[in-house]
Amino acid sequence: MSSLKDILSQLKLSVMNIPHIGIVDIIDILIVAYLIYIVITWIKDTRAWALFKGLFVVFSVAIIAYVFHLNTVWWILSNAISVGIIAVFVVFQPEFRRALEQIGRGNLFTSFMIFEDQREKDEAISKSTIEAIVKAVEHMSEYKTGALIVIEKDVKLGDYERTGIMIDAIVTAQLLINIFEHNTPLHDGAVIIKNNRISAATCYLPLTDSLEISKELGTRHRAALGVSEVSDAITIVVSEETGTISVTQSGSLTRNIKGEFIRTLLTDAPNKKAEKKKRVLWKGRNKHE
Ligand SMILES: Nc1ncnc2c1ncn2[C@@H]1O[C@H](COP(=O)(O)OP(=O)(O)OP(=O)(O)O)[C@@H](O)[C@H]1O
Repeated sequence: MSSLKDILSQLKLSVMNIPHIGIVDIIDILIVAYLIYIVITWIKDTRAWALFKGLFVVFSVAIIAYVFHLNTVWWILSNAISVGIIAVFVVFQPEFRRALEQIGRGNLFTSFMIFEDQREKDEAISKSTIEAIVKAVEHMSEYKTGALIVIEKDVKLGDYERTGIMIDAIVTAQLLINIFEHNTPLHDGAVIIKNNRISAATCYLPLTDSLEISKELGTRHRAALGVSEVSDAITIVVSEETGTISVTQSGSLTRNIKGEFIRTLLTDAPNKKAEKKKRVLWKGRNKHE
């Protein structure tokens, strides 16, 4: 109770002592706000987003612990945060380096502005996208065309998209088949599908270092398993050697599957935002009943 009183009296004091705000201060605040906005939108497209949300929770708990004098919690969190900040710079060193390089080339702000308009809402995988993927995968399996297709869900794959060539096209079976056609410029690497569009091709994915994966499987399957370990994406692989279809999700690989398996898997895999939207609609319906 006394803490609340302290806060209120401090608030009163700070309200009474508001310094004069000039035009320079307003410009200063606007620049900082804009920079924070850019950094947050940039982080949203990288794998650092989940970590950023985790940090936000830790900071919030630390502030609550500080305000309400929860000394032990505050001591643990304040120490963890100081070590954690150094750890963040070590773990995300490649992302920071890339951002600095982009600033150096003057790309960060311009690319941010260009792509802002194109940013789409997170959507569930549509029926036509599922059918196009199934058709293409079955065809490539029959003709033993090697393929690697990653379907993004809630964890953003911007880091991996940037390693490839941007496409941004509607998902059709013909386009997927064409991309993976031997001896064409786009056939190497992975295709990333997000928001029902083929966003990029020739993407380089992280390879798993799991020892459990069969020795007869090469880097295409290792890359599929690797991306499933660092994200919630669903990845489909067609083997060039045998034509067999496999799928990876949450760090596990399922081999020798058929098109119907992919259809069921993708139909049952709406992302969190789509689920939320569905729940809101459902609530609305209940209200009207
Ligand atoms: N890190 C990676 N990210 C994306 N694609 C990759 C990666 N590494 C390899 N590939 C793709 O996999 C192909 C090589 O496949 P490789 O023969 O080594 O794998 P595999 O698992 O045995 O598959 P297959 O049964 O089709 O031969 C490359 O040409 C490239 O297209």
